[in-house]
Amino acid sequence: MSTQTGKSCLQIREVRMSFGALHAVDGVSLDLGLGERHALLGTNGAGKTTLFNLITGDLLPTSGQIHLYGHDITALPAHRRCALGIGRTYQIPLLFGGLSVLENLVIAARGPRLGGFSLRPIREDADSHLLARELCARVGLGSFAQASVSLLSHGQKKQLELGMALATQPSVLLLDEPAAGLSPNDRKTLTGLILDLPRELSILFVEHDMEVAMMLADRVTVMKDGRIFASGFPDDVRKDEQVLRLYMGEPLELFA
Ligand SMILES: Nc1ncnc2c1ncn2[C@@H]1O[C@H](COP(=O)(O)OP(=O)(O)OP(=O)(O)O)[C@@H](O)[C@H]1O
Repeated sequence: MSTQTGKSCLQIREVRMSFGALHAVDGVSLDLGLGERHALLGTNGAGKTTLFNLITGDLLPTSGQIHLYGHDITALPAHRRCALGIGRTYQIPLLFGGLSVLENLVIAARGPRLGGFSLRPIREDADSHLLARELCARVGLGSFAQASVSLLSHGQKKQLELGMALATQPSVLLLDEPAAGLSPNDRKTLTGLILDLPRELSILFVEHDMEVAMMLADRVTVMKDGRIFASGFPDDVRKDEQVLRLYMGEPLELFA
């Protein structure tokens, strides 16, 4: 596949999403570089998750275009975008609660189809099974492969969800608040797993915790009221007076 700009894998152009009179995303343009780790920050309701949903195809924009490796994916359904290389996690992990860790990973490795995931019986020799075993270890759940998901801690569920997103073998990975609600130890584990991901994987992630964002990101974009408020290198955005003012009244951990 060729790229439009030569260096970016994902190009978002003037994207809008309106819910009635509310413009949740209001003319956002953003490029995700090849292999870049890009943090999306912003106060509650800024439009971050809506923008994610527009990229993954969970929502179709009111207007604007989204290109993946130069191909217009604006109108494609979510399962087609996943097949083209977009993987994601959600703010609240979406897992199959009655199944084991490994079974969840196998189902994700088979990839989504129109109408959901395939739940046909799992064969030991299938490629998806091999990939699931490898990912189980990679996200630190090797000794929990046969454990029921319902028995996992919140942190382990976040690790599993990362594994499930990787199981779709994405080239562009979207992580929605990967460290949300985690204890300091679990947060360290998860950020370590993200830092260890292959550098060629391009990652866009929403994060409220500025420390986590600064540790993981090559570039940072801040959203406010559906628009881009600031964008740049982590150290510059962190010191930006307007950004500091925007976050006044937000949790102090943002600037710890
Ligand atoms: N399906 C929907 N219908 C109507 N309004 C919506 C819908 N989804 C989101 N919104 C509204 O759009 C705005 C942006 O929401 P969004 O969830 O994208 O923000 P966010 O930046 O992800 O916030 P948070 O950090 O709290 O998750 C909010 O005002 C929200 O209430």
